[in-house]
Amino acid sequence: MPRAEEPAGPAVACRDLHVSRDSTPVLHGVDLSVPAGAWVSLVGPNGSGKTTLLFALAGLVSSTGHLEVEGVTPRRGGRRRVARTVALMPQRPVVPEGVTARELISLGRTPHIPRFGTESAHDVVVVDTVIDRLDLHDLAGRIATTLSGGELQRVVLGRALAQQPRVLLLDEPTSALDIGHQQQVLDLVDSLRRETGLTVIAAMHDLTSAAQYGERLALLDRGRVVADGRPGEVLTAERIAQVYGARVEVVGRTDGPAVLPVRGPA
Ligand SMILES: Nc1ncnc2c1ncn2[C@@H]1O[C@H](COP(=O)(O)OP(=O)(O)OP(=O)(O)O)[C@@H](O)[C@H]1O
Repeated sequence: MPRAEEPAGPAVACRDLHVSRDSTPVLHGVDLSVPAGAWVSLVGPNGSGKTTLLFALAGLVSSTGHLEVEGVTPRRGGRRRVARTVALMPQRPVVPEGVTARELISLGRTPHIPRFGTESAHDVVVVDTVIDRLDLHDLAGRIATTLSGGELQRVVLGRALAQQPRVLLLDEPTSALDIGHQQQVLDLVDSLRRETGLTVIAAMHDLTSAAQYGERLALLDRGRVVADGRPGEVLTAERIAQVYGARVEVVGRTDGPAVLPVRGPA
């Protein structure tokens, strides 16, 4: 269902964003504007700054320049308010010892539960719905640290969805998933986006999936956005060779360009 009131401006706006990690400059003046309800895929080689940009949007690292997420400045918006606005599914989740998958998903409700309050019937319904939609019934009672990499990845997505954010940040959401679960998870996020007007920003290495699900791609290289546009505009064999040093063939398809690696001479 579309949201009743859409904000006037973009859901995410950064201009001339600079971020340093441990005093090393990592992002060098990033501009990115994402309309509410859009899916933008962040692509780029290892170390190009995708995670750092997601961290800045989630308020996990400081930045200079202009940064607004749904009208909130993440580092200054107050932790609970920011957590109700933006959820990050991290690439390397920290999982507390001894908690079940269901308890881990329920942690997503924390910013919605009043201070000193307890989980309400509504919180339980939200968690049940997430478990249903991600088909996690068989895993819900398992201790989270015993799950396989792919199982844990789906549970950690569940925690981010239980947070019911307006902006969902995904860092390599399908890196540990088999091809069937990759499609299931990306289709589910896309349906939620269409149903609720969720804004999705997803860092993805698989350029074909990035193009299938993102209506726009932002290509990062060494801390800068070097291309931003429709998948077919951004993903050319020449640009991929230049930025990634990769040999590929780009095949035009109705669901977006498919990027095929091409083996070089032996
Ligand atoms: N805490 C840190 N201290 C110093 N440098 C860091 C720190 N965290 C990240 N970096 C550096 O910042 C750069 C960008 O890292 P980032 O994790 O944002 O890249 P990425 O595009 O997400 O990479 P990948 O595709 O490999 O996950 C890299 O050179 C990385 O080594």
